[in-house]
Order: sequence, then C-alpha cells, then structure tokens
Amino acid sequence: MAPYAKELRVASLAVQRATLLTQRVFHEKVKGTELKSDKSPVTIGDYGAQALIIAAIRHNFPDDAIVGEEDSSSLQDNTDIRSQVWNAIKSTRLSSESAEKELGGSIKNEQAMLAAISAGSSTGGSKGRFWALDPIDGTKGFLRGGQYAVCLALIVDGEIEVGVLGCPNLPVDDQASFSADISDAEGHQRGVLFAAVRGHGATSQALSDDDLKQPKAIQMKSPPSLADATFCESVEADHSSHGDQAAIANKLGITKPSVRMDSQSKYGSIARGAGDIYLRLPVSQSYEEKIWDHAAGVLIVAEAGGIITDIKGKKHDFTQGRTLKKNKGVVAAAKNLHADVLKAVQEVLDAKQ
Ligand SMILES: Nc1ncnc2c1ncn2[C@@H]1O[C@H](COP(=O)(O)OS(=O)(=O)O)[C@@H](OP(=O)(O)O)[C@H]1O
Ligand SMILES: [Mg+2]
Ligand SMILES: [Mg+2]
Ligand SMILES: [Mg+2]
Repeated sequence: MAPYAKELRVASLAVQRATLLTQRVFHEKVKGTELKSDKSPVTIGDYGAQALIIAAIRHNFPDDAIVGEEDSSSLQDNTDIRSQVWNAIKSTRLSSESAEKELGGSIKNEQAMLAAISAGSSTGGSKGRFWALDPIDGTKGFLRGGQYAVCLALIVDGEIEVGVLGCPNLPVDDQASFSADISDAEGHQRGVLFAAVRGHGATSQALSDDDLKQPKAIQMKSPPSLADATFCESVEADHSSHGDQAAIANKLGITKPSVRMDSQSKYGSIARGAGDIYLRLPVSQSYEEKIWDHAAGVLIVAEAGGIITDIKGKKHDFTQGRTLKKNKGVVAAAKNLHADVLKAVQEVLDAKQ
C-alpha cells in the first residue's frame, strides 16, 4: 500500500464533508459571524467545518494531535451561535453511506461538537504526528462569495507528509482560465479537491465525486520566460504587500496583471499550472504566519514540481509550534523561475532598507 494511504483517504473525505457544510452555510445565508480578538471574522462555517474534520480524524487516528485555527471558547456561552453550528453539523452527511461510516458517522451531540472543536488546541512542534487544520482559509473570501479553501495537512517529525485542499469555488477543470472571479468560471463545473503525499506527486479531482477515486496528476507549468508569467497574491492588502509585489513583478518584466485570490486556492492554482508564481511579502514585521495557512498548499506545490521558500530563500519550518516564527513571507514559483524571482524579492526589499 502507498505510504499514508489511509491518512490521505480520511483527510480527503473529511475535507469533502466539511465543504458540504461550508457551501450550505453560504447558500442558506446563515448569519452568525463574530469577530475574534484580532478583529478577523469567524463564522458558523469555520466552527462547523473544524468540528466535522476533527471528529473524523479522532475516529480514525485517536492518538494524533491537531493544530486547528479555531477554539470553542466563544461558543460556550453564546447559545445562539452554538445551536446554529449544531444545526449545520447535524444535517451534513456524505451521500456515500460507506464513506460516511469511514469518517465515524455523525457527531453525537452538542457537547461532543464542542469537544471536537476544542481538540484543535495542540501546540504542534518538532516531534511525532499532528494535523494542521484551517477549516475555512480566506474567511473574508468565503463571506463575499469569493475563493476560500478547507485545508488539512499531516505533519510528522516536522515534515509535511499529506496535504489536502478543498476549494469549492475554483473550477474543476485544471485548464480553465486563471481568475478569482466566480462569474468567470461560468459554464465550468466548480469545486476541486487538491491532494499530495510527500514523494508521490500532487493531484486534483472534482469535489462532487462521491467516492473521490478519480485523482488526476497535476504539474506546475514552466513558462518559457518570466515576461510570460502570471503571479497571484492575497486580496487583503494587510495580509501581504501589494506594493512590494508589484515592484518585484515590474523588475521581472511581468506585464500581466496579478490575480488576487483569497486563501490557499493560490497554492492549488499554481500547482495545476493555472498561474506561475505566488508572492506573499510581509506587511508587518511582527506578524507570524500560521502553519495552517500554508502546510497543505506548500506540499501540493512542491509535489507538483514547484519551489517554495520564504523571502530569504529558506524552507518553511513547521517545527516551531503554531506559527512559522522562523520564516517571513512566501515565494513560490516553478523550478526554472524561482531563483530569479527570489533575487528580485531581495533587491526590492534591500532597496527599502
Ligand atoms: N497580518 C496578516 N498577515 C498575513 N496573513 C494574515 C494576517 N492576518 C491574517 N492573516 C491570514 O491570512 C489568511 C487569509 O489568507 P490570504 O491572505 O491568502 O487571503 S486573503 O486574500 O487575505 O483573504 C487568514 O486565514 P483565515 O483566518 O483562515 O481566513 C489569516 O490567517
Ligand atoms: Mg481566521
Ligand atoms: Mg487561514
Ligand atoms: Mg481560517
């Protein structure tokens, strides 16, 4: 059996099930967005997806630790939000009975739901197995009907071994034009699941496939020259520096406008050759990137043949706890472009000193 086959299967089904919940929450316009202490939003969708995914992991891998973005503290006394999360969870099941059974079936009650959400509190680290979980990455994108991703990765002794990204609003077709705009995907079936196991390549397949047994290999594209390259970046200007990124693109002779897209959809998109470069230059010196915002995407891009480093050219270090405190930013590109892109990043940053 291929390494981590069970982990890949459980992670893929768990992410698929969570996207059923997030899509339902979006389409039914379930209200109940809160602001966290850092003023970032958290929704019924974030809590519900975290509970469903953790329940599936604990059923299959009871000894594994989980580093999840959300915690249940604000649900303990907010009964209104809590019951909305519970209603969303109760009515979410995979259509395949056997797949639902593989995940351990439904969560038993509200207490079990709160316990599952709270089980994402591991501090991670350099030893043993843990899962990094972002139940909705790009929550702002999710709220505005843009791109978002349900992200899950398994890290073993500091190495990312398995990565899965569910992107309900990206086209299934790997050849579809690269755009964050959902209306551009009209005529295209939407909802794609990206996955990778270290050393075994990266794949994509339709999220709607009941049994998820149709993965197709994906590959980064290598454009003949930098001038032909397309780069992508965050939508939110406080998450990465649009100004520095524009200066880098300019230096590289890139003429096409950037594609602004929320979430790890950026990693999935470049991994399948829809774009060529992802730049995430820090805005603030103090912000530490979170491991769940990168783990799955970094493995998927690497396994599709790309190179991903921080702005200094260092590999991201997932052994440092819940954040990537030893790294700043992200520079991801096809193998033949990465060295030139990194050089331009450093020239732009040095010129600011
Ligand atoms: N200051 C700052 N700098 C860098 N990154 C930050 C910052 N603040 C938040 N975040 C994290 O960004 C996650 C969203 O990812 P993106 O930036 O790729 O998408 S977006 O366009 O901004 O939505 C977002 O993930 P979610 O909270 O899961 O949506 C945040 O964890
Ligand atoms: Mg968040
Ligand atoms: Mg995130
Ligand atoms: Mg999130």
